[in-house]
Amino acid sequence: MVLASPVPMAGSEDINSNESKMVVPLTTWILISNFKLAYNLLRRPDGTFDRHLAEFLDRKVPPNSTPINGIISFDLLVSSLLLRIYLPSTTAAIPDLHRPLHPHPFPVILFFHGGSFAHSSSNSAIYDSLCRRFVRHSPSAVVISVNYRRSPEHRYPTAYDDGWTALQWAHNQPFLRCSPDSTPNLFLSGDSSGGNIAHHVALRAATTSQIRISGNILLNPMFGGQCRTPSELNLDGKFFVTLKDRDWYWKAFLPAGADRDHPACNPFGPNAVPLSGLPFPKSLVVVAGLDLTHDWQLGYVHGLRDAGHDVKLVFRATATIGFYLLPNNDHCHLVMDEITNFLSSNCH
Ligand SMILES: C=C1C[C@]23C[C@H]1CC[C@H]2[C@@]12CC[C@H](O)[C@@](C)(C(=O)O1)[C@H]2[C@@H]3C(=O)O
Repeated sequence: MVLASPVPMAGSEDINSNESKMVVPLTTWILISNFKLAYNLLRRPDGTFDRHLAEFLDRKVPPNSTPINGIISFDLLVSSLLLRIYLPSTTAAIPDLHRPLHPHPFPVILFFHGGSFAHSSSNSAIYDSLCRRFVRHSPSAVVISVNYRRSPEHRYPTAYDDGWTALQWAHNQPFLRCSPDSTPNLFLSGDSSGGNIAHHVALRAATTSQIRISGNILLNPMFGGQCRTPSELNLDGKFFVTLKDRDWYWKAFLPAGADRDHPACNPFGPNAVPLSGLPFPKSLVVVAGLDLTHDWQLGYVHGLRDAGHDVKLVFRATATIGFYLLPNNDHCHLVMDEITNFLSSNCH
């Protein structure tokens, strides 16, 4: 079959099977196309959102105190914010939260799920699996998945405030320290909007507190800006995402009337908060070359480096959005190894 130009996209009436199958494993293609179709039903052109249908369509899983692959999970409510916690354990008991979990330093990952600020929860099946995979790969790690409030019902800065609440809580928990007088090894992580939240929570910690973050791990973080970049123009609608979708999510999240040069969206743009001289953590930034916003993500890496901060960039030219959701491709395995190394080399 010869594809006409512009190439139709997955989830549109013409399914772009040729182009997508070349780089996306079929199961990933089905998974992401399914989300894309669902999400197209949920966003309304007037900026409102069908939250009831969104909740109905999102497959959720409960926490499980029976160890599965040596991991237990439980939900905790911290001032009306739900946290789902994943721990390595061989017994079905929830540990004593007043005592150190391990006597040696171990990483604590505060994870912010993706979904462009509007979709998914910490109990969404895709994110429950991802958090479990983090613990499986770094067996002494604890993951705390933050069920932040979403747009359009809750705009900027609510998600950052929830992230901040979770960070302060984690910082004060005796079970997350290896001894009563040590400080916890807190890492901030997230994909898509979750990566954006991780950055802004780290920035708040660096500018307003004594809390020191051991590292940031951002997967395809959602950043943007007012101008259009070459990757946005070249990849618009090619691999699951259109610029129109992206613009809708920014409009739903940013303060009413703000444009995409707001520092929440464009942290190194014209309204940026200077980062040089701040105790900003080291970052591991994963960028998929077939994500239309990858120019903004690379700009973020350069912005951090120009401000004097340490960044490990993992650029996977042929990866698409969501490649890390199923362990069926080399990019995913390589990134999991990078995360494990980053955690162990920054955990003191
Ligand atoms: C409208 C959206 C939102 C997408 C992209 C596009 C279609 C598929 C969505 C997801 C669905 C699964 C993951 O949450 C996600 C992070 C992913 O990989 O694909 C989402 C992504 C995003 O929020 O950035």
